[in-house]
Amino acid sequence: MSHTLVLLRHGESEWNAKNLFTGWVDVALTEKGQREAVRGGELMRDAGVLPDVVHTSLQRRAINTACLALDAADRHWIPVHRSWRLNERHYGALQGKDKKQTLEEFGEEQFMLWRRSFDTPPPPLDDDAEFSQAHDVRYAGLGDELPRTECLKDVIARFLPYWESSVVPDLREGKVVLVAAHGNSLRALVKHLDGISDDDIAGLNIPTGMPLVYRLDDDLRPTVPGGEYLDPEAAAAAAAAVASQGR
Ligand SMILES: O=C(O)[C@@H](CO)OP(=O)(O)O
Repeated sequence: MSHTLVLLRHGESEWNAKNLFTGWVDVALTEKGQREAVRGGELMRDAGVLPDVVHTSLQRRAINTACLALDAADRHWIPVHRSWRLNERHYGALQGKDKKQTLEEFGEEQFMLWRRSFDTPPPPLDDDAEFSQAHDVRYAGLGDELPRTECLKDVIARFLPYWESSVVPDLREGKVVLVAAHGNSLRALVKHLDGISDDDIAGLNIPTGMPLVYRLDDDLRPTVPGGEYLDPEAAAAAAAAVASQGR
């Protein structure tokens, strides 16, 4: 039996458009991002990939992308589960900073270490800083688990328990599962699914609003490594654009 998992990064957000590090800051989709989400849903509908259940983060860009895409696919009625464990990587003190200015100030090596290294988090964000989530009511129950910064390794550590406890059981029941999340939380999942090394994951970028379909075997390993984008050409161009952000 094969299991179907669809990964969908949110459409372009206001801070994607402004080229700002975003992380846990809860920014909205742009109009272009809304259109990307609808197009993602149309691609799923046209390919006959129809989710039975959706898992999203607690951030509106992923929540609203899922709503728009599912509405376009006529699957707006399916059950939804949300967890902070699917949130974007917390970007620490970089949240709200301009990517180009950060690159110019700190140089290529440090910029890429913070953006794409496996285990080097940016400096932590003060609880009283403008873009902190320390006093955000939606995270009030997290206690010591509330991050002040994260690297990809940290994202994997907080994402995998949710994957095992909540997503895997849906897949095992034969449901088509949509995970509507973020660039770096989806990179964490793809690393896990495809067994990508700590070094090689630096080169993987996930485009906004492009459904990525994985067919998984009984051991939940991809039958096609890397999965398949429903619009591969557009996805490749958009992933290259993500890779070159800040330049
Ligand atoms: O700013 C962010 O939160 C992420 C995703 O938009 O950016 P990056 O691709 O640089 O990790």
